[in-house]
Amino acid sequence: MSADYITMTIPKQKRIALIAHDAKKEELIKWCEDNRNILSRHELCGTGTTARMITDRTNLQVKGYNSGPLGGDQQIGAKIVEGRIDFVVFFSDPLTAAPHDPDVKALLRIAQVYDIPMANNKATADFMIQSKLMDEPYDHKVINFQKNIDNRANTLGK
Ligand SMILES: O=C(CO)COP(=O)(O)O
Repeated sequence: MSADYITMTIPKQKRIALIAHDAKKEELIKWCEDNRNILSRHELCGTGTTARMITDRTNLQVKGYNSGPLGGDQQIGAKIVEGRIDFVVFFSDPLTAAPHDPDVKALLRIAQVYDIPMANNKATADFMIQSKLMDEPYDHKVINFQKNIDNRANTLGK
């Protein structure tokens, strides 16, 4: 019988998503500048406006998806599901209501489901980026989605 969890590997060169709400964009740009040496060793992407501003201001290459309110958080969530993003730094704004709050919550949830390291503020991002694991592959256990489907189809189909 197959296992409930499978081992996935976050590679040594990580695919990092960078996201900031408007009130936090300056803080994230400064953080990227302060950590440019480390970040430049990894593959970077982000929601549209955040990605563009980081590239403009730091010269780091950041692939941009759609803007957050237009589905960018969901695109990043989908890439996590597909195993194509494995590290997230999201400086979210806890003091401003956003129209796409459900998308933000969905991204948080899917990062939890897939056991993806995710920093929601600068202190967490500092601890994560300084971790020795940034320079190593990291094995972690993720739900065996094939077995999950098999179980559900068998149970619900009865
Ligand atoms: O709203 C965002 C994340 O929820 C960020 O989107 P932008 O990077 O396009 O501003």
